Amino acid sequence: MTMAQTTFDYQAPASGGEQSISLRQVTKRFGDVTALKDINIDFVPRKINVLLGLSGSGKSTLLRHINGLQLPTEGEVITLGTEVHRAGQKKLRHLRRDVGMIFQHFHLVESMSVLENVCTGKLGSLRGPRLGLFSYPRAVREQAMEQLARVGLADKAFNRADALSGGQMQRVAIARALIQEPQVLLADEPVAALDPVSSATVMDLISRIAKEDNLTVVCSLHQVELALEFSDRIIGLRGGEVVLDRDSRTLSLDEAHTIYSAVAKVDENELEQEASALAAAPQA
Ligand SMILES: Nc1ncnc2c1ncn2[C@@H]1O[C@H](COP(=O)(O)OP(=O)(O)OP(=O)(O)O)[C@@H](O)[C@H]1O
Repeated sequence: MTMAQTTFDYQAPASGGEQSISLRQVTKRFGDVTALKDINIDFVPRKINVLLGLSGSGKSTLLRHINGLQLPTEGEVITLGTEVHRAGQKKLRHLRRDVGMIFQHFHLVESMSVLENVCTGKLGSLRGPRLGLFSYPRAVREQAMEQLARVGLADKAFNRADALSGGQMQRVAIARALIQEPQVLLADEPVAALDPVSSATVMDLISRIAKEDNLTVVCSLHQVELALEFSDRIIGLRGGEVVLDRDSRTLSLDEAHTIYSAVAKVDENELEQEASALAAAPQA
């Protein structure tokens, strides 16, 4: 089976042993499917980490292990000092206040105003249900306006969310994550539904805010060029395994593309093998 050379040269910067997130021998199985195989990664604080890999390579599954939306079948996940693999619901809820998350399809409430959508980011630390903008404390509404201003959308605060473009919706989702004042931001293919210009705007915003707020970012992407431009570190996944782990500054575009070309070759070989096996199989 032909594979690209697997390269691991990422050197975690000296940080006095400080680690935001550690995955230790993490394996995740869904029935017969092994989505993650023996993953060992430390994410150091205040860096932008990008996960690259084809559809089905395990990127989303890895991200969801960091905040306990999914739990490992084997192994350990420690995020901001919380042992996620053995945490109960209360500890996980507490952890998720420090870990913001944004998604490919934004997950906004489209009939709500933009400002109220941002306020919902505070629900994890407020008691009781909230309905309507004025059910949120004034301080929360003010914070929401500040975050909207940071993402350049203060003038849209009172528009319905579904009146925005995709790129604007993702910026609202970023503001909603930021109002939590997280230490970690998880971004699951945040630009997959956007055009190239909006994609670059959103990645630029994530990178700028991450630096301003000292965030640790783990972001899954399909766009190699964006990954190289906006990340500190690139981790390539294939079939649930880490096949590349590099400081982005030392990685060329061609090398980054090998994550995908390797998969294409593997798939071609597998297809050929499957075709031969089918041809050789006795006909019913
Ligand atoms: N809840 C689930 N139940 C069963 N199988 C799952 C589940 N979640 C993921 N998988 C499987 O695990 C593997 C990894 O999926 P995952 O969504 O993590 O990949 P991905 O790299 O994020 O893909 P994409 O780029 O399409 O989002 C796939 O084979 C997928 O079908």
